[in-house]
Amino acid sequence: MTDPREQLLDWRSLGMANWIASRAEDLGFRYPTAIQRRAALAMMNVNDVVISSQTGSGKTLAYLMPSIDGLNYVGRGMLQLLVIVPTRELVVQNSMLIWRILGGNVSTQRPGDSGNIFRYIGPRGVKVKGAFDFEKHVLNPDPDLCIAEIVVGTPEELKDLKLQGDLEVDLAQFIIADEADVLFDKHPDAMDVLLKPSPYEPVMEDRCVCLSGVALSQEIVDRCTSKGLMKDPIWITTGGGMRVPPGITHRMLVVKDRSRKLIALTRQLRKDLEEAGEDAPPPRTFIFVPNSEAAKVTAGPVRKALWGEHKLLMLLPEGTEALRTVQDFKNNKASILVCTSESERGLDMPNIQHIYSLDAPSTSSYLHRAGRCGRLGTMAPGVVTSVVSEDEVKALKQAYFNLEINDFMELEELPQREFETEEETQQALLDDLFFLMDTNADVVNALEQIFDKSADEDEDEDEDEDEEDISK
Ligand SMILES: Nc1ncnc2c1ncn2[C@@H]1O[C@H](COP(=O)(O)OP(=O)(O)OP(=O)(O)O)[C@@H](O)[C@H]1O
Repeated sequence: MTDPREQLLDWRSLGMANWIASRAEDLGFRYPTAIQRRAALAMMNVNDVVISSQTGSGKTLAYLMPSIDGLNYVGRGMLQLLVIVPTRELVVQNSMLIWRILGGNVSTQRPGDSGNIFRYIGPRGVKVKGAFDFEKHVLNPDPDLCIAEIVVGTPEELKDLKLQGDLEVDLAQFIIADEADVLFDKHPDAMDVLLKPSPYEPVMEDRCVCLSGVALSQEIVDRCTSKGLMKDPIWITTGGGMRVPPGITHRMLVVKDRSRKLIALTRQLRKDLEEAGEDAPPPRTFIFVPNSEAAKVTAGPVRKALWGEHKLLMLLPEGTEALRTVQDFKNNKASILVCTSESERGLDMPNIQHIYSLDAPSTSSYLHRAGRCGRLGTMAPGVVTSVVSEDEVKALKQAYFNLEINDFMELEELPQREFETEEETQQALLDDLFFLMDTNADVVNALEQIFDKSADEDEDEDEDEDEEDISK
């Protein structure tokens, strides 16, 4: 029997239904965290809410638990909960979590797995739909979309669906904007359309709008309130939104020029993987690169530097493969994920130990990338390594300064490995030769072109500004 004192702390103590509290417990979310308690209390009292807290602190359940608990399970067949997220990977991740809360079979095939559907006692048949692809979801909308109770989608697709009459956003009782800063920054018009007050008075009496993100600004909230998109929201913040999770090791690996980055990365990666120990499972790792082209040229040499159980996947912003890649990586089918900045927000992967960046990330990018490790419930806080050329050091140090990271290690490019026998040395030299032939021919050139192009663009912009200045 549960200790009655524990009940004072669990989801039921917040007034949530027994079925959803039991479900959260079965899925491993035994007690609500501080932001989850506060968000639940505010949202269950029909307040508009702003949740602003550190990466990995549990914001998703903070808005999902009270909104799923608050759905009307009698009057079915219409939209009640709309979740807006910036990327399709997050559409899938969010939909899967909602599906699991609503009983989806999540057996991990471990004995005694309590997340199994057979223990589920909540409402059945609730429809959860995702909308993130213009051709697939807007041009040919699923007929069930207009009767789904829960829809998760990206802003532009949801806006089009609303405007063409395929999604009754005006009926939604809960509207959530996750990663709200990027949603309002990149899709302001779509957000205005989606959060516009409903013409139906009973809906507006009970409507709850929730903005969630890391370090949300007052400016976004003022914009929403002045346009009537939300009213007098309650702020739920935990200290240090603009700080990376504690305990993470930060490393700066400086190379002479940009063409050395890949070699430096592969050598450092190999050393880090070796240090993890042969008997331990391969450390779960993210490698961030600036764009898809860079991801493609990076993946080859990194694959070559791997051995045994280490496997690599690539997550590109385009193509439908991405969704499978996210699931495969989540399910541990590979230990290394090469991805672009588009994937730096929100992806919740268990036990990430290493993050590498092949560029000098901006403050916001650094914050979100580092936030892929050190998440709630992980054992080891993780290591974040930025591979930068000498001319990028200043930008990286600025990001450290903005995020109050005072303690960071400076690494140098590792020399080629030393071998015990002549044979091994010969083989390693040959390997490096082949590696350099491959990489010099296309990889390094391509990387240089990509990095130089972006540097040229920056310079062009500077020049344009100079010209403007002169003309002034
Ligand atoms: N009450 C809880 N008990 C145990 N684990 C939890 C609880 N709430 C959330 N978690 C776990 O914490 C991790 C981080 O949660 P979540 O993805 O919601 O963080 P977040 O604040 O949205 O992060 P980000 O800003 O990076 O998107 C997840 O793996 C989630 O399963």
